[in-house]
Parts: sequence; C-alpha cells; structure tokens
Amino acid sequence: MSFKPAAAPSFAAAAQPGRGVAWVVGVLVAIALFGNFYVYDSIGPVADLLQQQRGFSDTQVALLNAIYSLPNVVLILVGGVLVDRFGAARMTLMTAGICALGAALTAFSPNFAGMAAGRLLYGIGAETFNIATLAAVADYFGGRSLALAMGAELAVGRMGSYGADMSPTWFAGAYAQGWQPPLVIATAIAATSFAAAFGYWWVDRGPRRAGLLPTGKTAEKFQWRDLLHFGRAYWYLLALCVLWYSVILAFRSTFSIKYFQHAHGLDLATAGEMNSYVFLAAVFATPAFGWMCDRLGRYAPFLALGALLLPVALGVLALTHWSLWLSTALIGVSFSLVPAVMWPLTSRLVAPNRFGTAIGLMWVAQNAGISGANLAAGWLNDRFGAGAANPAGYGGMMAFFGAASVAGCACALLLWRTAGRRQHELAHGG
Ligand SMILES: C[C@H](NC(=O)[C@@H](N)CCCCN)C(=O)O
Repeated sequence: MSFKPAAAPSFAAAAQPGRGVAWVVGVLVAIALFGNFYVYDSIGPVADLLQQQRGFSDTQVALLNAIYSLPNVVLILVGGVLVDRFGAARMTLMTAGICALGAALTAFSPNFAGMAAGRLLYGIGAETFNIATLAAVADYFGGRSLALAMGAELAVGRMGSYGADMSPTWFAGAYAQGWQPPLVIATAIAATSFAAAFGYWWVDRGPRRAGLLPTGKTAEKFQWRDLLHFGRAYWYLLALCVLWYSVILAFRSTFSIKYFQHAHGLDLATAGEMNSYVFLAAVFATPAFGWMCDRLGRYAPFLALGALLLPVALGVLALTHWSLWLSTALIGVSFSLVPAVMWPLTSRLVAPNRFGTAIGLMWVAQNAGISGANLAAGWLNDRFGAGAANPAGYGGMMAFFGAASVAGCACALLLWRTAGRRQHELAHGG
C-alpha cells in the first residue's frame, strides 16, 4: 500500500503560487472556516434553552445537527467532484453563501420545521465548503509543510467552535433573552465567513489564470470502479473517520454541554466553558501535531494514539468521578491529533486531481455516521428519560459512544499494521 500513488501527478514539483499569495489565501480561508465552525457548534449551547422555551425533545435537538449531515450522505460526493471540476475558490464562495442563508433561516424561523430547514440548507453548503477549504490549502501549500498548514487552518476553525461554546459567557446578555439572539449572532458570523470567502475567490483569480493551480480540465471524471483502486489503508482510514467523527461530533457538538449540566451539575456557562477547552486545546495542538508529523514523517502511530484516547476519555467521564479536566484533556489531545494526521495523510494517499473526490467519499460515510450517531444518542436519551432529574438516563448514550470509539480505535490499529510501519511511511516520501 503506497501512501502516494506512483502515477499521481506530483503537484509539489510544478510551479506554485508565491508564498505571499499563499499566506493571504491561508488567512482568508481561515476566517471563512472560523465562521463556518461557529455556526456548526451554535446548537449545543442553546439545546437546553430550546427544550425549556420551545419544548423540543432530545430527538428534535439531535435532528438539528443530524439534518446537517443527512443530505451529505449523497451530496458530498457531488460536492467533492464539483470542487475538482470548478476549483476550490469558486466552490468556497458559493457554499459560504448557502451557509449564510441556512444560518439566517435557522435563527429567524418561528417553528421547528423552519429551523430544521435552515440547518439542512446550512449542511448542504457546509460540507462542500469544508472540502473546498481543504483543497484550497492543498492548492497553495501542497509540497511545503502541508500538514502544518492544514493544522493551522483547522486550528482557526476550532477557534470558531471554541467561540460558540464560550458564547454563553461572552454573550451572556443575548442568552438571557432566550434561544434566538445567540442564533442571530451565529448568522452575523456566517456573513463574515462569506465575506472572507469572497476575498479568497478574488485573490485566487490571478494564480488560477496563470495556470499555477489545478483546473477543472485536469480533474478526472468520477468512475465508480476507481473506488476499487483505493488500497486497504484508505478503507481503514475511512472507517476510522466515520467512527471517530460520529462520536466526537454527536457528543461534543450536540450533547456534551447538556450532559455536563445534567450529569455533572454544571451551569450552562461553566458547561460551555468546559466543552470549549477541547476546542481551545485543538487551536494550539492541531498545528503543533501537524508540524510534528511533517518533521518526523510518521502518521499512523499518531493516528492510533489519538483514536485510543477517545474511548479512554469517555470511560473516565462515564465511569469515574475523576475531575472533568482529565477527560477534557484526553479528548482535547484526541481532537487535535486525529484531524492533524488524517487529512494530510489522505492528501498523500490520492492524486491531487482526485483529492476532492476521495474526501467526498470519506465524508459521505462520515455524514451517514454523524447523523446516525446524533439520532441514536437523542433516541437513547429520550428512551431512558435522560435529564437533570435522571442523570443515569445518559448511560445508554455514553455506552453507545464508548463502543463506537473502541471500534474506531481498532480501525486505526489495523491501518497502522497495514500501511503505517516506519518502512512504509519512509519509503513513500515520509
Ligand atoms: C476537517 C474536518 N471536517 C469534517 O470532517 C467535516 N466533514 C465535518 C465538520 C463538521 C464540523 N465543522 C474537521 O473538522 O476535522
């Protein structure tokens, strides 16, 4: 199993946009990502308010995040192909616009159906947006510290997630007025993301016209049989991606704040802060881990370590009364390490003109997993009557997340055994 297909056109060897332009694009894409991640994580902090003020069940709260993922089970593959076909900049701009509209619909809808439609629209834009931004970084930083650059971009995105969790503290006045003002703030932040995407599209026109970036002409037509050419390591990576992200996003972005409030007795602001430290750790640790992987040329062992820390953290959280700081630190390292390794590794596994498609396929499965995990967790909580009066009712959800994260860890170990030995990683360009 090669970490870089022999036939892959080596983009690193070709002429590249200058460093200055790369940095400008990097900053604009980072701002756009910040806004996008903030909006994604804006539901968790209002979950309790939505239940108190609008009578939403846990299943309905779960649906607001699950519905983000549901359309992408099909659409993201198309999104990946569109990124390869029309270029990262155009797709970033278009999808950032769709996200802003979705955020506005969520905030201003008078009923659950309207809010769900808003989250659906946001999801339709956001996942293709995420692929386009990864492709943007690969376009401008491919061949020069790619893992570090991707880690840094993700770090700024995580600041958006951190901001969303801290919003009950930062915007206490808005939260005091109810569930809606916090979502209006999220809409304003989505508009900023759109403005940054516009700036990136504007700057990108020069290098793209100069032929320094992949064009739609080099994108190969999607063929189902191509999927058979991905090696076994890619499939282990895909399975890990599904299981790990399903747990981390359904837990951290939907239920953890509520869980901390009800099962660990924290108030909303403290629960949001506790959750936010995972994202804060990721802000610094993701680029640091990316840098480390670039330097050491090792990927799979770090991926396995990151995957292992998730079930350990969930076990500590659900089965012990140890400080919440410990589980938060463990999840923080996992949340930094796994993405820091996973996406650069994917870009090494496939040719540049197939990158969007390869990620699209991973995210098809990932989105099915995330929406399934959200709905399963919401259903388990409703089924066992989880809430402030019955914290033990969260046991089913925690057992479910624990089992899925153990399965993810097994995939990471299989990936390590299959293609992650030192000789494999060094032999293919480390
Ligand atoms: C880069 C990666 N993003 C994803 O995996 C997306 N499919 C889902 C992101 C949803 C939250 N922004 C990541 O965030 O690590």
